[in-house]
Amino acid sequence: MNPLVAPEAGHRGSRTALSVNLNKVALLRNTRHLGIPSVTKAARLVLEAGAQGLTVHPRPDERHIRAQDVRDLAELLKDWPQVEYNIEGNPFHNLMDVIREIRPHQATFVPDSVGQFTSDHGWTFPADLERLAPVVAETKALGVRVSLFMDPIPEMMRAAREVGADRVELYTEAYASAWGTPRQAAELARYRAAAEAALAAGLEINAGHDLNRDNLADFLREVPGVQEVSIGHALVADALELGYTETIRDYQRCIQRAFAPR
Ligand SMILES: CC(=O)[C@@H](O)[C@H](O)COP(=O)(O)O
Ligand SMILES: NCC(=O)COP(=O)(O)O
Repeated sequence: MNPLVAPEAGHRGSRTALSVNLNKVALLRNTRHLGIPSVTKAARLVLEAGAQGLTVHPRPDERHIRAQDVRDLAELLKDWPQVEYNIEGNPFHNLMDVIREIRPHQATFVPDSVGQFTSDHGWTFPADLERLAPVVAETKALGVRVSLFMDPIPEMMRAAREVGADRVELYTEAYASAWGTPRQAAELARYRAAAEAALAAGLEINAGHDLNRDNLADFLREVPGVQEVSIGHALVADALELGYTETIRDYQRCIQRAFAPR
């Protein structure tokens, strides 16, 4: 796939790209042998509704996204050359084989254990530096952008850049669980500081985990330079009630609201 760049996304006054994570569509599909709901049909619907990217996290246990889904989506995206394909996972488990075969636009490295319930932490430096360097270099040599899943710790950002990453994905669970509580402002300040440190280190910024229609605009308003948000769990839950088209439009309205003058 050709590297894809959204040159203006994520800077003040312009838009952040929405990448839809399809894990939970596959999770429901996998509870029967009927092929419904279809992951590729969901992909087509969210793209027709205006999503700018697709994200999948093919875990080693294939509890949701399977190897064949990753291939099917790559095939589908041949008809959508402007759409970014983001594949997440642990490069020390199954991810590198997937990246070598598919060569998506972006690989997001996540330090999950095999069988982990869901992602719950980012990489740690200097501990992870030595082992990450060769897989980052190999991935970039394949023409795939590398993003590292990171907790919002400003001191970690320079090392993320030194290891060769192009981007960091800020793990947003701590913000999401603080949203609407007295802790919200302090959490946002933490993410803002991490984003500023990432930008100063020459990194681009993605964000994700437990983002939703309530908490998204506040995050993007306060945290500078977010190029892309990947959203799955809440978005697919919303789609069960609203349908994919209305759901994607509503998330795009949240993003627009974040960048609108107050
Ligand atoms: C890296 C990240 O935050 C997401 O990929 C999240 O881990 C979703 O994975 P599950 O859908 O398996 O919970
Ligand atoms: N990288 C985060 C992601 O893809 C989706 O996370 P979630 O919205 O399912 O929590």
